[in-house]
Amino acid sequence: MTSFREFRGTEAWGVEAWKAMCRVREKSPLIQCITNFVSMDIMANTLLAAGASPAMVHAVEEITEFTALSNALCINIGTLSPDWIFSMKVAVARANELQKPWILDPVGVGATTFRTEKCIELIHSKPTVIRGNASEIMAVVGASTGSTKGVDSTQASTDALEAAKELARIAQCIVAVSGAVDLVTDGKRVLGVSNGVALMQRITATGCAVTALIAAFVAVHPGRPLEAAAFALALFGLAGEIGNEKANGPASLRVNLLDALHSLDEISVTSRIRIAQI
Ligand SMILES: Nc1ncnc2c1ncn2[C@@H]1O[C@H](COP(=O)(O)OP(=O)(O)OP(=O)(O)O)[C@@H](O)[C@H]1O
Ligand SMILES: Cc1ncsc1CCO
Repeated sequence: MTSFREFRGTEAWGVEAWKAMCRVREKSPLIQCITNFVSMDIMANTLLAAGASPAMVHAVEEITEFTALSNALCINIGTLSPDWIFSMKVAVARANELQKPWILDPVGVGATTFRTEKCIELIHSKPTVIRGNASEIMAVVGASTGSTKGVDSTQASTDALEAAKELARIAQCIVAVSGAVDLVTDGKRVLGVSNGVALMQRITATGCAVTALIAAFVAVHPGRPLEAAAFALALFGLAGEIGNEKANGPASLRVNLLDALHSLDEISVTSRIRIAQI
């Protein structure tokens, strides 16, 4: 097993990540997001900066038509309420009926019974990818009940590796854990991504934003959700690194990260992406 401290990527992954980025820009997938109020702005701007097309559509009256138009669906339980849960379930059923990928962000799961129950119900409808921080992923599998502190993680992503693999096997989906090292697994294979800067945690909803970016990458890479999720995490992390070169704190990092994501070029991506099979 690769030691996390010795973590190094290979140029081959960088080349693949660049091709994936080009594909998102070329196809501009339409991503329907049913997400929390806090994340709507950064999520939509992240998708636009990457070349995808966002739509925050949650009224149940529109879902049957709109989910059919979308290339992928992003579901986020951050500011949950019963009527939104109903919309989420209708959208997920429609996405499954039309065999469109859907991605779940289990924000704050484990913090309350309502949130946990609704999250588990959604997972029963077979998401393509679940992306959470370490506490969230551990809470979902019950590996660490009570360790979720609001919506932020109290655990390192590496602590959640076994929980992520177990969840991927039980839910038969890809599980991504964000953190200093992002981990992506199908229950057997594990990809690690070490791009990013710690200051990204001090901007609200960067995790939500990268989940939507995963949806965009999965949408244009059918049959390759494991790699697509790793590419999205790596490119978002790289945009954070490049943005951080000009930033003075979280507010300017937010702006510079979006600028960097929009301007990612072949040389930076092929030389600076750090993905490795673990
Ligand atoms: N210590 C770190 N070093 C580098 N990158 C990090 C670090 N922690 C988080 N990140 C990056 O920040 C982004 C958000 O991940 P994080 O785990 O903070 O999500 P989250 O807790 O779900 O966030 P939110 O709930 O605010 O949306 C990811 O791209 C992740 O790779
Ligand atoms: C702060 C916050 N509260 C509910 S959702 C959210 C955005 C980060 O997940």
